[in-house]
Amino acid sequence: MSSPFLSSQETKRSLIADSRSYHKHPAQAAVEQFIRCLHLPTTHPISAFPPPYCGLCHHRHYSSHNHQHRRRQPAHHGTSSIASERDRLLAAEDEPTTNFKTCNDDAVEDDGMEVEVEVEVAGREEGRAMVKRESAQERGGRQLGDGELELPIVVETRGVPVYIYTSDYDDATYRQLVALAEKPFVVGFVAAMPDVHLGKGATIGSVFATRDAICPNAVGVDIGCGMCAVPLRGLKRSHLTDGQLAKIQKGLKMSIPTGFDSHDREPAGAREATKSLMSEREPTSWIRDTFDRRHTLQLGTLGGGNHFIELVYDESDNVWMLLHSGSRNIGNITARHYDQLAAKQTGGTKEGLSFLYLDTKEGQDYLADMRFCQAYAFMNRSFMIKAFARVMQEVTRKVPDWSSTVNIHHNYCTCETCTYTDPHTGEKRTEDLYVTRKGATSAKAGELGIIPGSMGTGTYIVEGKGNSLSWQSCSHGAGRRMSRTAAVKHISQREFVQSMKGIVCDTNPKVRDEAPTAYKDLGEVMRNQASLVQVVHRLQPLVNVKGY
Ligand SMILES: Nc1nc2c(ncn2[C@@H]2O[C@H](COP(=O)(O)O)[C@@H](O)[C@H]2O)c(=O)[nH]1
Ligand SMILES: [Mn+2]
Repeated sequence: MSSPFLSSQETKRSLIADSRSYHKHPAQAAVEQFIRCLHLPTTHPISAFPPPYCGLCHHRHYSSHNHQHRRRQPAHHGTSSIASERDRLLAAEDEPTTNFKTCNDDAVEDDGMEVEVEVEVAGREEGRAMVKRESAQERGGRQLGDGELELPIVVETRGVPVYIYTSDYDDATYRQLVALAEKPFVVGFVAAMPDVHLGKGATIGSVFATRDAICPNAVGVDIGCGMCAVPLRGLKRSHLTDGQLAKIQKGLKMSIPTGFDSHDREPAGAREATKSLMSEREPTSWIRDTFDRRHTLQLGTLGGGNHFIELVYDESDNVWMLLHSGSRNIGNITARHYDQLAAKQTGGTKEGLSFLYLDTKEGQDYLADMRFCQAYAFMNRSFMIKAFARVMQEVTRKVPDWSSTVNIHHNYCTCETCTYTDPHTGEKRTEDLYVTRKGATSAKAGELGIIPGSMGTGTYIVEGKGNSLSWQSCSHGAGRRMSRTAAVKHISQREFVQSMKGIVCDTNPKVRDEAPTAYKDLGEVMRNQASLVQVVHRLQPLVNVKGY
């Protein structure tokens, strides 16, 4: 059956042409063209949707009203981007559903966040999400004279607006963000960090606030995943010989289990540590009944995928220890358990955006158990960094400066004092809300964060600027540019090996899906979040260890 609708690309092209030739706002052109497609009168109620209040200037913006913010200030685009307008209108008409056929090739149980998807929206649009890219202008971004883009891009939805700190995202990610912004439990706005990319049901690189509810799948299956960095006292890059670097790599692999491996015996202090976690964090009977010896044996283990251990050096040649890992199996099964409860309680689907009300037993239980898993993840990183320090002391006789430790989560939910503009009333409010960061780093004023790029490109230590327009957050990495499957297909082994030249690491073909070119450009990611953080240190890799 032939569709009365234009393909999405045709629609966008013609909307842009339409808006340009008549000096009309693109969103107005979108409404008119869509109504023409439907053969409806222009007074049809679908064109009377009130846009929410702008968090940047505290006004509603209709198509006739547009204004510009100063350069480098967050941009606003009057009404939504063309794509958002089209999606909103489609949704208003007949609520299309998005079917994600996932082929999750991530073999690591607690690191299964990236999926490659084929997208089909109500049979009207098909495409491989990972290869679709659109220009900043098409997305609603305002291109400045010298090629710079005003950020964030503001996308209006039927719920709260989405503030996006990049123009580099695909259609499926865009739709996932809009779906989140239209959930009734989301307050104020949704922020998408510059490393934003598609996640399993909830977008990686998204930050949102809630008042009465919590969404277990938005925190994700690796509860408390995060980063730890510690400098070594008086150790310069130039002090390290090739032989020592090789010894460090070997020492790390011997003392920290990776991939599916656990410790054979309980590491020193692990039993006491988990005991005190239990008594201090007071998890529910669900964790108490589930947590067993295997979880104690996993304390101080890395996992696989993009979890990593690195020896790095900063701009003054000082050497640091760095690692990335989370809550391993206990976080994974806890997340799945509560996601199922959420689907039951509020009638959603598993691995979607099902939520729990915080005034229910299940909501309170999730909070308690999620906090336990966060603490476990923090402790997991502490155990590994201590093992790392022992290797460093053995090889170099140098010890860490523990007072400079940065150990942070990037998958978690916490109660914070937030300032935002209510998109429905236009009122500026300061309120305690639950902030969910799914692949995002807290960036309160003066707070230190860690933003890794890839196994070849290094990492930034940053200081937060406390920007309330990102819920005081920044990115948690560079973000994937290619799915794992696409990376293996498009990046040759030769290219992978070449990109890791000079770094002591494994270039086993099994790690190729982690090649630097599978990730977005970290420099661009950092430029896009100049209003969120400032750089304190730039760390570059000497040794990299991954699980496979
Ligand atoms: N310095 C390194 N950074 C890396 C490496 N592998 C991945 N990455 C970056 O980390 C984030 C973490 O993503 P998450 O969603 O799994 O938490 C990722 O986006 C990359 O930018 C590495 O080996 N070294
Ligand atoms: Mn992580």
